[in-house]
Amino acid sequence: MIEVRELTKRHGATVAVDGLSFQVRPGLVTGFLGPNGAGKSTTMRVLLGLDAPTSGQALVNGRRYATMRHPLREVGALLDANAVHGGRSAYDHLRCLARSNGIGVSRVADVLERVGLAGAARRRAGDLSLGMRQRLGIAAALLGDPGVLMFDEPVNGLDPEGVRWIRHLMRSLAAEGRTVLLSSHLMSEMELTADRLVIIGRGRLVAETTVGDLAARHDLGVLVRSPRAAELTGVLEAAGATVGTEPGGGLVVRGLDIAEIGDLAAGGGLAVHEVTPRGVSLEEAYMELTGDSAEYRAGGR
Ligand SMILES: Nc1ncnc2c1ncn2[C@@H]1O[C@H](COP(=O)(O)OP(=O)(O)OP(=O)(O)O)[C@@H](O)[C@H]1O
Repeated sequence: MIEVRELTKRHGATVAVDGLSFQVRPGLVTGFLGPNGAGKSTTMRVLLGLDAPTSGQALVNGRRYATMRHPLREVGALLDANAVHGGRSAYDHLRCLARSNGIGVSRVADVLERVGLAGAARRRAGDLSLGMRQRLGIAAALLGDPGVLMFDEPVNGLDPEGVRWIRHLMRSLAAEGRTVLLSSHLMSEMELTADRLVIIGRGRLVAETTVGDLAARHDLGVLVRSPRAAELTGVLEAAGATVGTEPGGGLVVRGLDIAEIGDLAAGGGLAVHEVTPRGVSLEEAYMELTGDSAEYRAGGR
């Protein structure tokens, strides 16, 4: 369990995190989403005792990181995959970590196996590809078999196979009952991976929701094409729909489902050439929620 309560972190004049409160529960993958500069890394750094809060609290299992006797056994994290000693082998890197944290060295082989690095255990960390360094960082996070895990943008720079692997790993860690907090600035990554979403912008909470709820709240309607669009619009509006048009000339119908639209068109003897659910673009929903809080935006807005 992770609890952030009224957390504020200032760096001089910059307010990186601004009165932020949220909880992350076990057994689920929670996506921590926000545009660049929203305060995700800072929040994680405070949770991990790397930054001190200006005010408020950031607790793991009800405690501050600094007060834990064996932190790696409670919380594992990957913040920066490059934060390894390049000259050491993957195995030695993990062995040193295990030793200095009172963790049995037998765990090293277990975690290397779990992240698919058993075959590269003797290679110098500095010679590993980015994807392999990410895996090594994740192995380090798993070393103490912690119940709470945090990963800061773990798929950055990974190829599609690596992205799929991370997604699968996150889900299996949550299925084991662990608390998994996964940060990203891309909604597309979260759609398939996260159960819950904590969305922040400019250091503040924008939404605490589930992927399903966000989708339901941002229903984009049904795209309808008809050679008799004007008449069909009248029929649909009379039935209570809201009808707009999209740039290609199609109608965007909200408030009626596909079957109702088809029945109404048939009832009015109006031909229909296309009826397509526009689906829900979570990316658009997310952009709408965080639009005002993006630190930089193309076009200088
Ligand atoms: N050590 C620091 N000194 C000064 N400002 C900082 C420091 N660390 C972070 N900031 C600022 O605090 C804000 C939040 O940064 P943070 O890295 O937490 O955001 P983020 O959501 O993780 O963004 P990104 O996705 O770009 O990593 C930014 O404006 C950043 O420039």
